[in-house]
Amino acid sequence: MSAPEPAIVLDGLSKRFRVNQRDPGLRSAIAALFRREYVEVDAVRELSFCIDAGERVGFLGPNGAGKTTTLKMLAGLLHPTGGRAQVLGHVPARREPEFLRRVALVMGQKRQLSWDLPALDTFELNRVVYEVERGTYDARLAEMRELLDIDAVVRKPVRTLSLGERMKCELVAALLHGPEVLFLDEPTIGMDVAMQLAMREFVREYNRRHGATIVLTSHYMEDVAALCDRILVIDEGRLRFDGSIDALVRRIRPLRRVSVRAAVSEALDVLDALGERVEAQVGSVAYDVHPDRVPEAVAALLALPGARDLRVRDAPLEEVMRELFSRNERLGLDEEEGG
Ligand SMILES: Nc1ncnc2c1ncn2[C@@H]1O[C@H](COP(=O)(O)OP(=O)(O)OP(=O)(O)O)[C@@H](O)[C@H]1O
Repeated sequence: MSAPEPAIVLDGLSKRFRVNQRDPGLRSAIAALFRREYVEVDAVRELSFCIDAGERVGFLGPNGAGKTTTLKMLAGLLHPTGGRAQVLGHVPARREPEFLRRVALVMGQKRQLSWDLPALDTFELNRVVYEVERGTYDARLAEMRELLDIDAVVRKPVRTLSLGERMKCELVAALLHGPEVLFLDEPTIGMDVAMQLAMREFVREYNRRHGATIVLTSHYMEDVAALCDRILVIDEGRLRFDGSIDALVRRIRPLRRVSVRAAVSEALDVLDALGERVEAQVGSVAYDVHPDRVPEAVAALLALPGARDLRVRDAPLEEVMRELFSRNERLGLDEEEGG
């Protein structure tokens, strides 16, 4: 039996924007009426990868890397200028009704709910637009109201809701038609920690219950670390890494950080032979050590007077990302390049 087609396929997908450019000022405004000057921005450059049905994938990259542009092309809001995309067997830019019924794009910065109406009214409108059968709609709505704890919220005008409450309702509005592919662009932006956790939990549960494919962008690394088994890192429109967070961390920062709180007064020479000292204060010390030497380092640090709170951890994802962007390598793409 042949393997099932991946849910999402990108093959050399590219987007070039043509931007009208002029200097500030009236003189330049008048000149621009007669002679327009354009610059071309390559927002997305020949992206190629596949995502299987049911995967949870994080899309990471610095500001302006091309994440939103890629999601918009995959959701059919922007036409590619090169290459091709396929989502659930559809070409997104054609925006076939069947395609629109099977995907959803939620953008933390944009809203689809009507400001002056209760969210429930927009939900009902979406039910009609997407032709969702009443029984299915009622069941889905009940499930989401319970998971997101929004019973009291859905009857109030949207303008009176907090940002987090509104985002929960945005998510419900986007999911009532039961999309199989969910694109989430910064879904937790501006939320407090409790709300972020609730949102993550909900997305994970939606993926688990319905086997939906999730593609997420977020500047909060914890969102990505908590939700995504696989990350795609893009920078200046190009794919730089495709793999697990663990694999990325091991490639960029192979050493493990071992730290302890202790009375660190005597000479640290013996400890310094273990690895690189990255922190030494009056009450604590930390070393980056090779994984093979972790047991030795743990024993040595625990032997310090008053040792407590020993920790062994990988470098934080933020640090790893910073280091990745300061290098100019393509990582975790060997198979693709070889094949
Ligand atoms: N409509 C547009 N017209 C012209 N240029 C655009 C347009 N949309 C995006 N760009 C440019 O394309 C590049 C990629 O932008 P995009 O919004 O995809 O990045 P991003 O990775 O989502 O960034 P962020 O993390 O800041 O949201 C940027 O240089 C941006 O200025």
